[in-house]
Amino acid sequence: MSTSSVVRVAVIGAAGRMGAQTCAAVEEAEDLELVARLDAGDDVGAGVRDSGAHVAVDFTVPAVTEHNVHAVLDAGAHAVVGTTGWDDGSRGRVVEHLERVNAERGDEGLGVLIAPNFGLSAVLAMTFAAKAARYFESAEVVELHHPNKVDAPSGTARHTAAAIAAARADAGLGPSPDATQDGWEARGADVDGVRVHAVRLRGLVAHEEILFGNAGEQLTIRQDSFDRASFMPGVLLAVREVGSRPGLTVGLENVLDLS
Ligand SMILES: NC(=O)C1=CN([C@@H]2O[C@H](COP(=O)(O)OP(=O)(O)OC[C@H]3O[C@@H](n4cnc5c(N)ncnc54)[C@H](O)[C@@H]3O)[C@@H](O)[C@H]2O)C=CC1
Ligand SMILES: O=C(O)C1=N[C@H](C(=O)O)C[C@H](O)C1
Repeated sequence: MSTSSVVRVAVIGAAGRMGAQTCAAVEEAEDLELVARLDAGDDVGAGVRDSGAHVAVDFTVPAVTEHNVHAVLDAGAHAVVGTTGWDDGSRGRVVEHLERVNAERGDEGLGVLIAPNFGLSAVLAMTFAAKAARYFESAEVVELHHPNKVDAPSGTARHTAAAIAAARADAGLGPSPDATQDGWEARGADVDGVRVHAVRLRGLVAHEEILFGNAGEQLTIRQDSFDRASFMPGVLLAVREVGSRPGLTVGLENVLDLS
């Protein structure tokens, strides 16, 4: 993918909330060309290949996103993925696929960039949380979303909790203090030992609060995406960057040099 020429972009999940917004953002960008709008029922591999897309952006559903990424790679394109639901197993299979295709492609290696959140405020909140985590005895995450969201906790909250857990482990911290004996169902999901609470409320879009506590003090880091427009600069940055990052990149913080 040449950096000087127009980047041809296919959007998968084009009829959805994020897909539609992404199509509009790509159409408005002078250095990008929208060449395919794909959605449920379309053959993703054929759609990407036949359109000559350099990059395919996936905003679909957790159940199909991995399948779509393999189809995109088989079609010879890079992938930018915002869909949630990824775990070590699915990411590992994509790494294996990339190693296989890139061994044959040499210098022109394909890239896959998976970002649980493309919003700058969310990426910064996660980064700040990872930095703060080592200094606090207690840490919990609260994510708040629109009621049409199908997965819980959010991919962002999982990514945040995992980063907090890793920082706590590096610092030699044990579990957050918690005397709960009954009613564990009210204490949220356990993500790598960090409690994560999910709120679904009409009127919300996407929001996250990370709470840290020590004796006598609290740090709250909060970010709010009031509109899906907030994700678009990050999505377009990923589309422009993925071609120069062969292999798998997880998290926009790596592209922003925040990691
Ligand atoms: N990384 C980020 O910054 C963000 C990520 N998301 C995530 O993106 C995903 C999509 O979110 P929304 O757009 O709100 O959902 P949505 O439900 O509005 O859209 C999903 C679209 O995928 C389509 N689809 C389903 N199966 C398909 C298949 N096999 N092939 C092609 N298309 C298929 C649906 O028909 C629908 O149009 C979710 O996982 C969400 O959590 C959402 C917002 C920001
Ligand atoms: O479904 C959404 O809306 C969002 N999904 C992503 C997630 O699960 O973290 C990103 C953002 O929170 C919006």
